[in-house]
Amino acid sequence: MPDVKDEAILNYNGQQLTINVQMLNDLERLGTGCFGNVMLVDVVDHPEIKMAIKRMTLQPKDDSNNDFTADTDLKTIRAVGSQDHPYIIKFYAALVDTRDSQLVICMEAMNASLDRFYRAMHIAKRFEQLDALLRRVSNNPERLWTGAPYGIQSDMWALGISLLEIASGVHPFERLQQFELITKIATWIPQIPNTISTEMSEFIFILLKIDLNQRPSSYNEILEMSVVKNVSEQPSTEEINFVTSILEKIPPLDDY
Ligand SMILES: Nc1ncnc2c1ncn2[C@@H]1O[C@H](COP(=O)(O)OP(=O)(O)OP(=O)(O)O)[C@@H](O)[C@H]1O
Repeated sequence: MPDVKDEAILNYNGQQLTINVQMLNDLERLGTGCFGNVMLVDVVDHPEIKMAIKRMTLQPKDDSNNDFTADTDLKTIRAVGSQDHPYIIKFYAALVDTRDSQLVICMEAMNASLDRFYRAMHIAKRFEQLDALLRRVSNNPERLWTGAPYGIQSDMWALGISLLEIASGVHPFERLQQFELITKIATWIPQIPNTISTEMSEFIFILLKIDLNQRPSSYNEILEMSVVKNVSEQPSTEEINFVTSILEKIPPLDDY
């Protein structure tokens, strides 16, 4: 990434400003991915500038794949986010934090992400279309699947954890330290909320089998299961009304 420096020109809704990482103030955690937190930030002396920043550590001693992933992520967001499309988040700038050896990607902050959606759904206690939502997530799994190098059965686990998190409102291992997790997982029985159907609960149980050989071993296997099969391309009016009503409950990011 030869063109990424510790300073960059930020293009923000017609404004141009030279920024560096010291000028970014963390306001809120927007979400967590494989590489760390995505934060909502503003810029020193420019509280009107709000953006999401994703930090990715470069050249860690134990994982040389990170540089490749950071490079790919940056290329993708730059390519798709540089056009002014209303449904695609905008790319603003990329910086290097030399102190922590991190790539910092500055982009438009989304009001609605899947995490914010299911949190608003749980606050509002509205679950009438939860099964339909989980079916859609399972039927469009590229959003959640990690793919190689861990293998398909790890993706099944990841899908199961994500479905459980959406259905229950919290990540099942949220407050556990790594060593506690290792002990707990050996005897773990997922607590599936009763807001979803028995068929969907059984599906989540299959994805979350401790013995990975008991999990589905191909993507087609789950796409052929009646619980996720035949998800209509066009959502029903009930689904649309449900999603719209939850989106309306998501607090705007400008509240910060
Ligand atoms: N631009 C954004 N605006 C608002 N929230 C965001 C934005 N980008 C990411 N998030 C939130 O942060 C979470 C983590 O994003 P991130 O890109 O790190 O994870 P990811 O999609 O799993 O990718 P990766 O595999 O690179 O970690 C997302 O699931 C989303 O909730």
